[in-house]
Amino acid sequence: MELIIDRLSKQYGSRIAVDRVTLKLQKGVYGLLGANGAGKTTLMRLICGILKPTGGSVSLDGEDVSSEEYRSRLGYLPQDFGYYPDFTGTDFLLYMAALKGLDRTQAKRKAAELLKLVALQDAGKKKIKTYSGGMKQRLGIAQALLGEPQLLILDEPTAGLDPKERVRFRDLIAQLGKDNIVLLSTHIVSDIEHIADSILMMKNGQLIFQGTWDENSGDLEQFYLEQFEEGQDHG
Ligand SMILES: Nc1ncnc2c1ncn2[C@@H]1O[C@H](COP(=O)(O)OP(=O)(O)OP(=O)(O)O)[C@@H](O)[C@H]1O
Repeated sequence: MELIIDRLSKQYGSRIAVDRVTLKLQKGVYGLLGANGAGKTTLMRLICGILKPTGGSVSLDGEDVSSEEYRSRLGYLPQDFGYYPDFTGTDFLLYMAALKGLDRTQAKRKAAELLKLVALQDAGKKKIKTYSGGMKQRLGIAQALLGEPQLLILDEPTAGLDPKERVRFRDLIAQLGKDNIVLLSTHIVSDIEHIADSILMMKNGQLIFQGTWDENSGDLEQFYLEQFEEGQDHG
């Protein structure tokens, strides 16, 4: 399985949000780091086919991002997830499953399974408006997993998770990364340095580092800070 991103660009007026990003991703967990405004969300939206690029292309095993096949293999957790406060967690997952085209019986089984996976089985019948931030985030992760996506795009998935939830999340991502491509963004180094097999770093729309990071590579936080020392990104 291979996701190929080729000279992908997105321009808003005179601002280049994503600037000729070229990447090849195989199975594994990729941590996308960058300051606010670096272009992480724009890049992820391009990979999800929500935004049309100004230039370049995205394909998964030769299927273009605009194809039905590509969409059916994709799971996405957006940064600002629009929840339905009066829905219960279960209803929400059933609704999202219907949008993804799962049949009702399949959806019911899958919803229960996913609620358990993100430790929300006891909250499935409660309305989302009663959920904590971390619970909402876990529900967001569950909906991204509907339909068993092989390409999982998670925009700041650890936002709002408490330390215990982070550990659980880390285990879940490690598990998913064994058979799938998982790309997750954050601006916090500690969120990903122990989860990601590979680090991607963005600055001003460009990819400024890609590769593995281990104990021998030095301090990732230090390296990250150095990259942003000569002037911040404009938000
Ligand atoms: N719809 C838009 N119209 C104009 N400019 C935009 C639009 N969306 C993003 N931008 C600009 O593109 C750049 C990249 O934004 P993007 O949201 O991708 O960054 P980010 O790394 O995800 O930051 P954050 O962590 O704050 O979400 C920013 O300068 C932003 O102002």
